[in-house]
Amino acid sequence: MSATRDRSTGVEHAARAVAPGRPAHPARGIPEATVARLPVYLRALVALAERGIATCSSEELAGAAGVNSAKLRKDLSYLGSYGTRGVGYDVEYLRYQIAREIGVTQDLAVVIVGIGNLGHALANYAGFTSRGFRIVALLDSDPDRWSESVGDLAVVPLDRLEEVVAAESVAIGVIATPASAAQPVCDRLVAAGVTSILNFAPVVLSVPDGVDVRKVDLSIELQILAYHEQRKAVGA
Ligand SMILES: NC(=O)c1ccc[n+]([C@@H]2O[C@H](COP(=O)([O-])OP(=O)(O)OC[C@H]3O[C@@H](n4cnc5c(N)ncnc54)[C@H](O)[C@@H]3O)[C@@H](O)[C@H]2O)c1
Repeated sequence: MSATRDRSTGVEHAARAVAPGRPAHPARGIPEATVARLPVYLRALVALAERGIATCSSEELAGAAGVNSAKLRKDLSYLGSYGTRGVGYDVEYLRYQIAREIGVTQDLAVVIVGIGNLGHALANYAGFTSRGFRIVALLDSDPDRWSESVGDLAVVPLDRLEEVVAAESVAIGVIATPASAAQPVCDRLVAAGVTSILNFAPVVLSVPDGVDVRKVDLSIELQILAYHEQRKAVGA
């Protein structure tokens, strides 16, 4: 299964549906290169919808997606979507069409384990919902946390992990525990049937074949920026 750069969006999940070597839509003959661009169009459409834009021209959508408009029109024609002359594309409808094509019309269930500072921030982020993810449970091992809620969700004991994963068909587990707890939590998620892990803890996780792990480390991003800052200073 292909892993894309940032798996915090529905777009990424879409990309997983078109793993290399596996023709996504052989019967309908959509070229693989077009299929690979559909998640990019979807991300652009989500951004337009979030700005309250109801219709867009092919030029606007192409600009937002970073492709040329002729290629975009050709790609969308494979979906039978040609837009309306003088009006353009209906953002919501095109978004639905593309999401349906790449199989992300149903939200993926996500649990977050470790509801401290970071877990709270992630649980509070409304953007997951519009990108095809549904946070179904917030789990923590600390009894002091069990009286807390974030939005509509109460923080529940880690002991309920297996029950929640089974009941909600959880696909993705987000780990926001201290490093020392991350591997045992990961093992437990995997044993319960979770096949994708997003790990924020500063530790490399071991997982069996068939389980995808993505690690997020903001300090690495900062170090990359620091490198560029240093080069700017030398240049000046
Ligand atoms: N990747 C990044 O860029 C980034 C940024 C910030 C923090 N972090 C990491 O994220 C993690 C969380 O950071 P934080 O600031 O939120 O810490 P925190 O101490 O505020 O929260 C950690 C939470 O995990 C819970 N916990 C501990 N053991 C657990 C277990 N076995 N099962 C379930 N819950 C458990 C604690 O009760 C606590 O609520 C840390 O590992 C930190 O290093 C990563």
